[in-house]
Amino acid sequence: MSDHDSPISLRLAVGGDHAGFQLKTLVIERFSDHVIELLDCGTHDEEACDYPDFAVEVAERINSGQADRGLLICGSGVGVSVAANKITGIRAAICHDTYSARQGVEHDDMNVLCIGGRIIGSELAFEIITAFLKARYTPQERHARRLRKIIALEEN
Ligand SMILES: O=C(CO)[C@H](O)[C@H](O)[C@H](O)COP(=O)(O)O
Repeated sequence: MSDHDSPISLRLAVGGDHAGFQLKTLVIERFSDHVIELLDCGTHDEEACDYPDFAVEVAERINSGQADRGLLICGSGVGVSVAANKITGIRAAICHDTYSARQGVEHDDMNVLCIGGRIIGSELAFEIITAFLKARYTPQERHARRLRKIIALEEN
């Protein structure tokens, strides 16, 4: 059994545009039996569409409590991360390595992982997603202090 075969107790909302569709399809096949629930927020085919719409869909699932974490996939990961970070309560980042995917959760309470379907292959994506899903926020004072400052930025 590989590391990403063990069950992960999270509900995951997944979304992306046409440029992320192929990788999103593979991710859904790979992870749907390994998380408590996987919500596919679209897009549902390769017809050209606009990535902010899917950032909103995924963010709404998290902010309404239907999902614990989100995964967004566009061409580079840039567009979805820019859009998602405009939404209150969302801490999104592009991670194309497992260290950032894990530490982004442990230190920064990152709740949305963004990846580029035109940048990395599916096996590396699976490893990164697994690192993100298995990581848990470490509530040490220095991290909590920095998070409070981020939340204050949202409130200004
Ligand atoms: O990757 C992106 C840039 O950050 C976007 O999110 C889109 O996926 C990309 O711009 C789509 O490109 P296309 O030429 O419209 O297919």
